[in-house]
Amino acid sequence: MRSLVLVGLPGSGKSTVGRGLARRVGLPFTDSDHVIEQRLGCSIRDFFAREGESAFRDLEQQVLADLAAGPACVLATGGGSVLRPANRDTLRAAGHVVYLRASPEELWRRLRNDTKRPLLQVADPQKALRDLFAQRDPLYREVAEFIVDTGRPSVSTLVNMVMMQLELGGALNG
Ligand SMILES: Nc1ncnc2c1ncn2[C@@H]1O[C@H](COP(=O)(O)OP(=O)(O)OP(=O)(O)O)[C@@H](O)[C@H]1O
Ligand SMILES: O=C(O)C1=C[C@@H](O)[C@@H](O)[C@H](O)C1
Ligand SMILES: [Mg+2]
Repeated sequence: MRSLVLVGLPGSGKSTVGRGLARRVGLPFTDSDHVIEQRLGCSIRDFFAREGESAFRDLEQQVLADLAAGPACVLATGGGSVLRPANRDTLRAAGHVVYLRASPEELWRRLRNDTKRPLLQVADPQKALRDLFAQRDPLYREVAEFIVDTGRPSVSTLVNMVMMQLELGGALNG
């Protein structure tokens, strides 16, 4: 079976839905942000603050290429992993790409108390989410084979919804 690759904005549920999905399909779960942090030996947040976004994107590109070349898994990607065209090619080559879609308003409800996500540590995080959505929604759509709207359902329902789409699309056979 090929990898299942989850893309979406911060808070869209890639890590939480991804873990449930991995259990269901019997693949290991990998979070590219965690792999990056292991390589760095520090948090993404600290690295961002110290070295800037471009250095982070270079490392992210390398890690995504390495993971795509590795064994099949359910891969939760960083929210900005679709920004570089090379990464979009890498993700599509790695497996079936699923976009977990959520509105900026829904994401704000989930993340309003969060302090870990560097792109939201700004004066107006709600505007930041709206801007990220406007910039990235077309890129997530471009890379994705499947799009799942995550606005209302619980995490366990979402796992079922993703499974259903994958099954109907023949993605669970290879
Ligand atoms: N469908 C949902 N309904 C309600 N809460 C959700 C849903 N999906 C995720 N959450 C919650 O939103 C928060 C963010 O989810 P999660 O960490 O899985 O997002 P993510 O896409 O991995 O974000 P990041 O890109 O920053 O790693 C968590 O507290 C999670 O429990
Ligand atoms: O949306 C983004 O650009 C990011 C999301 C996180 O998953 C991390 O990959 C990092 O904080 C950057
Ligand atoms: Mg995550």
